[in-house]
Amino acid sequence: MEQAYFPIFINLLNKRVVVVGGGVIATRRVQTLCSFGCNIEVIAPEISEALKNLANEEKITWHARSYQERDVIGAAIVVTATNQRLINYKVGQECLKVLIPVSVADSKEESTFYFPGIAKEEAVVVGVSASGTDHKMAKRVTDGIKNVLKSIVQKE
Ligand SMILES: C[C@@]1(CC(=O)O)c2cc3[nH]c(cc4nc(cc5[nH]c(cc(n2)[C@H]1CCC(=O)O)[C@@](C)(CC(=O)O)[C@@H]5CCC(=O)O)C(CC(=O)O)=C4CCC(=O)O)c(CCC(=O)O)c3CC(=O)O
Ligand SMILES: NC(=O)C1=CN([C@@H]2O[C@H](COP(=O)(O)OP(=O)(O)OC[C@H]3O[C@@H](n4cnc5c(N)ncnc54)[C@H](O)[C@@H]3O)[C@@H](O)[C@H]2O)C=CC1
Repeated sequence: MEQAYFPIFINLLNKRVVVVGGGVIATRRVQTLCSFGCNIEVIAPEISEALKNLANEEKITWHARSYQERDVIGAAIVVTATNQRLINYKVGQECLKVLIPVSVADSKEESTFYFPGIAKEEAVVVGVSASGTDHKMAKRVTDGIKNVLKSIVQKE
């Protein structure tokens, strides 16, 4: 069995969050992070239409270029989800050096935190992890909790 990770809830209000990459995975994660009040900076030469819309609405900042060393400095957390193994590795290593928590989308070993499946209903937030063993299970459980959470919170 993988060692389970302890869940913590971080205040990201007005904090810098760096997302390297702007494709399918980065987009999903940015959309999740948007509910948590942080200042999201996306670094990628190309981004999805959904991210372009968020940038136009000034909900995120887009740096239209490749990742450069030191881009992560000052971030509270970092997500790297490019389709370049070497870039994701480099981002992970830099974060490790400066002690910034990082989720590396293509390597659980290089991640110092896991991006959870998130169910949120008003002030109630549930984060789901399968301890890096089974992201499909994490998704299934998250979807189940989303349904249950809605009915429980709305009954109040
Ligand atoms: C360890 C972790 C590290 C981290 O990324 O932080 C990680 C790692 C990896 N995921 C991979 C693949 C996929 N992951 C998903 C989905 C989710 N993955 C998520 C979290 C995490 N994924 C972290 C903790 C996981 C845990 O707790 O067990 C969720 C919960 C949150 C989110 O991503 O938003 C979200 C589900 C919730 C939701 O959707 O609601 C899909 C499906 C999809 O995209 O639709 C696929 C592709 C399809 C397939 O392969 O089945 C690969 C192989 C990549 C490759 O092949 O290169 C790795 C690398 C590895 O395992 O080493
Ligand atoms: N953890 C998870 O939930 C999952 C992880 N993955 C992994 O996530 C990674 C990304 O997948 P997708 O989003 O589907 O890829 P994608 O192809 O949709 O997007 C890749 C993005 O990376 C950007 N990019 C490329 N080189 C860059 C550089 N040097 N600096 C900054 N940005 C750069 C591109 O501009 C693009 O925006 C892959 O490694 C994949 O294996 C895939 C599925 C799920």
